[in-house]
Amino acid sequence: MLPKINFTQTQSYQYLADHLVEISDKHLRGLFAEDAERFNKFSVLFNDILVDYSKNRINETTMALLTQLAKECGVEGAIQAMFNGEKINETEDRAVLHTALRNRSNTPVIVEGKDVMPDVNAVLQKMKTFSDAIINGDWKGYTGKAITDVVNIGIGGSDLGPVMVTEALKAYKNHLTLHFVSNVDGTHIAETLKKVNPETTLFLIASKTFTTQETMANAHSARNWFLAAGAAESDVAKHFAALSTNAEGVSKFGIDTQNMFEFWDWVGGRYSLWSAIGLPIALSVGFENFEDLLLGAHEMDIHFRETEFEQNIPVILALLGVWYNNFFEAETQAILPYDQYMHRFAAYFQQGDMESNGKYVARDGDKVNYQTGPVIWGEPGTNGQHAFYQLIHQGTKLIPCDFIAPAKSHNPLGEHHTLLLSNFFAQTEALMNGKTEEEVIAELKKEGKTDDQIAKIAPFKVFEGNRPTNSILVKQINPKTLGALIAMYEHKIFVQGVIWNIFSFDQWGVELGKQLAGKILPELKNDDEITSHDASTNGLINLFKNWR
Ligand SMILES: O=P(O)(O)OC[C@H]1O[C@@H](O)[C@@H](O)[C@@H](O)[C@@H]1O
Repeated sequence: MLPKINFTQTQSYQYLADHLVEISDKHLRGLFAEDAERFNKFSVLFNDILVDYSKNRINETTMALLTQLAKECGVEGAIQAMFNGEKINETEDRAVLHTALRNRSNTPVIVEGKDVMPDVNAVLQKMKTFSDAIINGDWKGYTGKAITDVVNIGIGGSDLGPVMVTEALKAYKNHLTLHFVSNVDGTHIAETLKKVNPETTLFLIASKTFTTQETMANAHSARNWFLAAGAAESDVAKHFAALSTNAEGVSKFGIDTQNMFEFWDWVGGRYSLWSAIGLPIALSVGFENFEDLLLGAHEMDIHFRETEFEQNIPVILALLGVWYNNFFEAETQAILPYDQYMHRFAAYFQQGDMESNGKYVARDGDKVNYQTGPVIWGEPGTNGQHAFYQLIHQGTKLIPCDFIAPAKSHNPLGEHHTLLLSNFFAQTEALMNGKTEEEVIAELKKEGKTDDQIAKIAPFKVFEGNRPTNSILVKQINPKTLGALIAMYEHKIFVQGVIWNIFSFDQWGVELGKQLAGKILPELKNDDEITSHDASTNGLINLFKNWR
């Protein structure tokens, strides 16, 4: 059980509220000038990942108070409760054990009196055997040909993780071509099927519940397409596998449970890439690389579980997020990877973070009286620089940003990586320092501008700076470091949920739309005029019926 504490009632919260006044007056430039040790004090090196959080609007007092806040909110106990398999997902009465899926130490993890590790390891072994056979061509399709293409059909947590990781690890890819179909818009499956050959395609139907409307619709269309191409019902077993917790649903669909890769209700959808849901990753980069991904995450788990808060990366990142969200009233948080392969990383954590912490009901059932999860967004640098960074630099909103970059590129082409990294370093420096009016004037003078011209243009060229960033420098994006980075953000989200006193592992907020779509669906199946909704919904449905 997690504690039910309103963090705004804690002593440290009151101290932080007072301390905010003091920090608000300080500029990051001054904080750096004051303290030559600032970088050393406010950065943590973990294996091949350096997290530099010194360019934040904090000093030692801030961090001490934030750490105290985490303690007062029971974060220490919550961490142990999660790892120990307590049912901390209370509204669904479930344990939360994605950490068991990557428990490479193989120590027992007990859920309801039973060690889950033998089952976890058995599925991993099955994934290894299967992915090896597909990759080396031993597994043959219905006409005796090896598999060349894999189509993963899933949505949300059964799509975003494998998409993000297979993209991020493209440098490790083998000959198989991976496709991902998620949207119920028929365009998604139709366009994908145009690219593949039924004789050499493997479909993975990925759904924890095996009831998700989009996934079932796409899976049925894929199956119909496969049979229409001349394959027999008995050939389905060679071309369809299921990644699910629902054996009954899987066999009802017509997939042999031999071809089912199981996971369990204690794996949340958005935390499931470590489970059988990760099969497309193993297929794309090989099982050994998948194991390295698990290992990287496991090492971060150990760091998170065992390190004191002052040096604990996920805890530090979570506390900084709380600092901006609840004291500076920042509404969003940007994730900006300077790595083209990581182009889906922010999208992945939109689900990870926003589905976990986008909640206004506290753990005691009451409405919260403070802000919870931020809006997560981001695009890779340097593209974002030419699109939305204007607002980050000179807009009226405070946007804390995580900058992530690898020191080594997988494509060391000419000067590209040096150019990329010069931008990575320059951006956080610019956001921190800004540019003063004096600097702008001096620059314009140097350009030979007249006093009149300078007076006119100078205000627009001033940058306040003092905009907070974290810099996450990674030696190289490889399976291990990527695993660690993902686990780092997962735990950050968890810590924030504990502090905000919400349940981070349910997602009731996605249900209402699903229910209403289910109600409207039959109304769209005829041409009758609709009057059962509000005027807007009626009007829209009736025009749609007219136009279709
Ligand atoms: O994996 P399935 O069960 O198809 O769910 C797919 C997704 O559905 C959504 O409605 C959410 O609940 C997500 O958390 C989940 O990842």
